[in-house]
Amino acid sequence: MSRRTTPLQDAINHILARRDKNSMLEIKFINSVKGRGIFTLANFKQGDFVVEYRGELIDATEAEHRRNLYPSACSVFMFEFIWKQKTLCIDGALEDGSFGRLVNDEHRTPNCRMKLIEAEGKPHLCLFALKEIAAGSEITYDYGGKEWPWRKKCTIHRLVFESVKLDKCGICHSPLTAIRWHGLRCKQCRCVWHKICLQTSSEDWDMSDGDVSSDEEYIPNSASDSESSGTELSIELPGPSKNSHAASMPDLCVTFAEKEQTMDVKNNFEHILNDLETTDDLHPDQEPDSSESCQQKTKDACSEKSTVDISQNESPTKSTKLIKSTVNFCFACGKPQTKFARHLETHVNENAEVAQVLQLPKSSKDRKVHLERLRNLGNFKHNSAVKTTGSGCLKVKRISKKSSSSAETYEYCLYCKGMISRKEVSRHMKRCALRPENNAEEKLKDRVFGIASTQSTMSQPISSELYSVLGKMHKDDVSSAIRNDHYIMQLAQSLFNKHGSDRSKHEYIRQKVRELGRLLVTLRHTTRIHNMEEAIKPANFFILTNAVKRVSGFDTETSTFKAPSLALKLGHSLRKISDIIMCRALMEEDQEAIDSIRRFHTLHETKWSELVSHSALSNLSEAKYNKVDSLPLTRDVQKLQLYLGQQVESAREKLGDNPTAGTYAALAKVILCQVILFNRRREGEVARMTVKNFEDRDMSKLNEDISSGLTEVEKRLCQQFARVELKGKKGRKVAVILTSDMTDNLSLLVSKRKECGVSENNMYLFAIPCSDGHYRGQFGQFADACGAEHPQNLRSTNLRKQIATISQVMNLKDNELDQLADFLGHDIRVHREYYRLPQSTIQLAKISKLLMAMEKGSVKDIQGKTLDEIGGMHGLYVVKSAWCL
Ligand SMILES: C[S@@+](CC[C@H](N)C(=O)[O-])C[C@H]1O[C@@H](n2cnc3c(N)ncnc32)[C@H](O)[C@@H]1O
Repeated sequence: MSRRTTPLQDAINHILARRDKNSMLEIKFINSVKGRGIFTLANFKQGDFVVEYRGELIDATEAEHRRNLYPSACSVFMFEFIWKQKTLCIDGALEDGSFGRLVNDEHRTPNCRMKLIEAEGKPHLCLFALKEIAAGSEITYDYGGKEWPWRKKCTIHRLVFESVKLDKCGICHSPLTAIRWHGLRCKQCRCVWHKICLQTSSEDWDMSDGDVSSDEEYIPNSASDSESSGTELSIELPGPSKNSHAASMPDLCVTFAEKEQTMDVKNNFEHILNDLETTDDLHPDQEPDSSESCQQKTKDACSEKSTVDISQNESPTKSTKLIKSTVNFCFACGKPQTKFARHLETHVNENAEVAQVLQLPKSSKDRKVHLERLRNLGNFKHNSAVKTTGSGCLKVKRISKKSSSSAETYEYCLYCKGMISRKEVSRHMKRCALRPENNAEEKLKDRVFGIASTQSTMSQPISSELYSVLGKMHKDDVSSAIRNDHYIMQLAQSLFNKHGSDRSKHEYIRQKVRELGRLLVTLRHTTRIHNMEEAIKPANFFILTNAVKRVSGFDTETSTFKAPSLALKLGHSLRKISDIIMCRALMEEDQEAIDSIRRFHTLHETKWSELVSHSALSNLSEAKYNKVDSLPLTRDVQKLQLYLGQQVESAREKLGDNPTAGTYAALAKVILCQVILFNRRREGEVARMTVKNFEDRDMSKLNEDISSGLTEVEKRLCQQFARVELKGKKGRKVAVILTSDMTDNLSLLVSKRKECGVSENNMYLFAIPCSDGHYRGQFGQFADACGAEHPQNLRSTNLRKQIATISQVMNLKDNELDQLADFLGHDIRVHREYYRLPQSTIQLAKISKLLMAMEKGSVKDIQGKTLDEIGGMHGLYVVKSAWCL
């Protein structure tokens, strides 16, 4: 915020720009109960505008309708308030990446307050700082006077036994693992506990008789199963009787020096408490090793004296422990087991591998080796999950007495996947019982993967800039998988090295890695592959192609993909990852890895097309068959042109009279569309034009020799128009032509930047005030308002298609067509293929003449003629008579 901008103006600027203070705020995942929250990256002063609660503005009837439709998790985002005697609602249910909707409730010591602001005649909800807020604090405000579940101090815990993500137990406060785990949660206050902790503290708890759990082991004195699927129980805490909360309405006004429109805002977020439980969430565990005892085992294992707390890089707030104990994690069900071989018997009917191993004679060497392999496999899976979530206990084979007990000093054996201290791993691998025979003589290097691979000196270090680019992704399974996968991060770094300097490409980088992240999550859920390095192994090629098909929604019955382009993109990205692994292997002179990647490349080149890309490409081209023509009508285009011209005039006047962020925004948006329309340019190319591009425009006089080759009209046009060169698609140089009016208006816009709050650091010509971004050339609003017959067709892509298609009707010469294609920034091959080749109309109009002539038997009449020459009266007669037949 510039020094002269008041908080209200700052709010209005952000409202108009539809922008959050991205550089001052960030989204963080807090815990499974609270979910995400908004945290400050910089200090805010008392009274500062912090963030807008953005969403769709709807009336009370629509709000009521949506409340009935929405699941409770969505209706909690509906913020109702009264404005001009009307009840309105901002529906923030859509995950649109905005920050305001993620601010959590705090009724005792909130640091912000909600205010109603009017901008462009509409109400907006904005949060302002109630006090100084230091960087790193969570932004909170008082949601208002409802009995919010999280505010309650429960007198009766209504417990549900379910699969929860436990970050901290409500009693012992120790973290366990963020992966799903069976625990107890109160429906009322949503607190979560280890079952064992609840049991230990049971003497302090008074249990009611009526509503009890089937979970007898943990709830002493409980009666038979409750009706509610046998999974709920109520436990009464000693203390005051069940209290009710004063539903006080907070005062939502902040005092500003300037006159402003503020109103009390009543937050009517929907109650979600009672709807939270679904029967799907309830898992009474019937397995021989109950989850409680599993939990106990894990807890015991974690509390062994060899347990060491360490912090992981990715998630400094969470801790990871090393465990070395008799507990092993089952590869089939994921549960911790003390009697591993005996436990495997429970999987004998569903898992061929288990059946095979258990058939081997007891105490034979083979059986021991294979049991060890399965043990390590389960532990490896468990460790990968711990690594993914950033917290939990890593199961190691042996805790080294010599080396420090830090997770970073442990690596996996390439053969048995056991986790061993780095100092001992080479020695172990030489003797590992699972090492293949033909490797016996090979000189071993320290070839490890998983945690170790992130430390390879042959890998690129991941830059903090990349972390901040990726930090803008939603915090979910996918982003966590990305951060924890060495080779996805390496690919991200390589993309960042190429495109990072161009901020407009950051979203592209995020998209690329998210595609791979989704693939990795699918692999983790459906196979035993837990990282990209494993996925790229030739032996896993079929598994990999199946996973790609699954992510892209392949239907085996119809052989069609829901998202064929995703399948193709994944093919490219996997190839790039394999190239990165190859580079590392070449640098490390790791012949085995080099050979493995070569085999993968051969498979990719020969089999990928057969298994994935052929069908995906066919789906893509079939999707274009019989596609309704969406070319805009010329009269609609004219209406739009006229309308934009009028809008520019009035916006220009307003900006001249009253230079504010709002008037600046209005002019910037309308000129942007005007320039796109006039030039039939790609929206993004014009929108990204910089002030420097504009100022460097070609203003030189026309060269005399060149001008002699032009007609009078052409010469006049050259004098009146300016040409700006920009970076277009695939880095191609593209030009934008500006009329003298456009140049004047753009110059006015540039001259008013400072006054209207555009930051000096914002390099874009169509800059958004108080932001580092630019406006997008969105025609929608103008197309709707201009009175066009088919406003939906007035989009920049359709306008480009229109000029390209009309150019063939005009029968331009080849060189003219090439010049047009060059100006439009079309690849000439694409231009010829998609626009020059006959489209449906041209086929109907021209080829049909030939077909009709042949049908009529009048071939000799058309001898020596081109398609265009067939026609005139004779051609029409031929067509007409043929119709009559
Ligand atoms: C408007 S949303 C806020 C964003 C939410 N935390 C998320 O991750 O989507 C409101 C929801 O956040 C959670 N929440 C907000 N404030 C909370 C608090 N003080 N304690 C626990 N949960 C809270 C509740 O689940 C509530 O339904």
